[in-house]
Amino acid sequence: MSAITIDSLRKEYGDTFAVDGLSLSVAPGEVFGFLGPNGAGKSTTIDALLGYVRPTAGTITVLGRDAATESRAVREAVGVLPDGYALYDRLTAREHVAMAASFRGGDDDPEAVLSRVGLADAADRRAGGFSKGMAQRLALGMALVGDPDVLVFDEPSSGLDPTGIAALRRIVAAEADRGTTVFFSSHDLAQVEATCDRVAIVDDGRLVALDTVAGLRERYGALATLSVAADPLPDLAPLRALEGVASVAVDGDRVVCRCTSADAKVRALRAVFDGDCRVRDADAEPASLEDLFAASVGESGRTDEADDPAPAAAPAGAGPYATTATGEGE
Ligand SMILES: Nc1ncnc2c1ncn2[C@@H]1O[C@H](COP(=O)(O)OP(=O)(O)OP(=O)(O)O)[C@@H](O)[C@H]1O
Repeated sequence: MSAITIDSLRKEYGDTFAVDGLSLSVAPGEVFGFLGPNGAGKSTTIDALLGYVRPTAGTITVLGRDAATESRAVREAVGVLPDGYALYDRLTAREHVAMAASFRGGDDDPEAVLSRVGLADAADRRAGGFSKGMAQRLALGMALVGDPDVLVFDEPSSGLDPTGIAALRRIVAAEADRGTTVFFSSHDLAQVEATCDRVAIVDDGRLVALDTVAGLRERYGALATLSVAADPLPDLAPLRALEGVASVAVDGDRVVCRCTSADAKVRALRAVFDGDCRVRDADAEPASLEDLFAASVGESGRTDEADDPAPAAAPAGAGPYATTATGEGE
């Protein structure tokens, strides 16, 4: 049985299709990255997964429970780090963790949870005085309470400094090691590349790619970048004419070719050598997840830079498990 199954999910807001026929499943123990440009439908999908948003059509099952009709049970079973959570200003970090433990019926030691997220020294400080990154760390700690089998993180790196990002990576790796399913949306592609078994890329509410990062590289023709330092710089026109060379640009004293295959890389390098210039250095790098993201979103036919307004923030005092959702669930 899958840990999470999304089947033909659709969510309409008036004329807007926030999610438009999304289907995917996440295996138990899998670390699954859920990516897409702004307004692609990630938060709406996560809100539907937690039963905060009622789908227009389709279903989501989490650990065998229907997210729409059994949302309370789903929320109790899943550790959530929502986008747009609200903490209680007057409660301390320790009290927040204790509250999360009582919600889940767990007996976690608040000290241990807070030290895991790097907040041991702030255990008795009120959350109202926390910086954005400290609040994010606290919300992460609360999601981990009770060792849930499924963790759902919406933009978990938001507000975190490099130490916080490294801690988040370690936590995701440790959770994966103990068999937890981790489903997270993120714009931090380095984090996704470092931690995810598979990634789904959505655009305009639709799935445009679903694979491992290695699989995506294969799908997009081993997209790779060749960077050659040459003196003088070669004539760019013959490079641009080469088969499999998608783009050619100059960066300082280097010519940078984006290639769609290993063969194209070799052809481009040979063409530089054949030109009337001295090659001083050459580097080739596999496509980054950022390149693959751009390629998949480009392939899906998107032409604009999405700039949709974000949905309304959670109302103040809506509690630590409030999301940007509309509260349509049970
Ligand atoms: N409550 C709502 N009412 C109307 N439209 C909404 C609502 N919630 C989301 N939308 C719209 O649905 C689309 C998907 O929004 P969503 O927040 O799910 O995207 P996202 O992928 O999470 O974006 P981001 O990366 O910016 O957080 C957007 O066009 C958004 O404006």
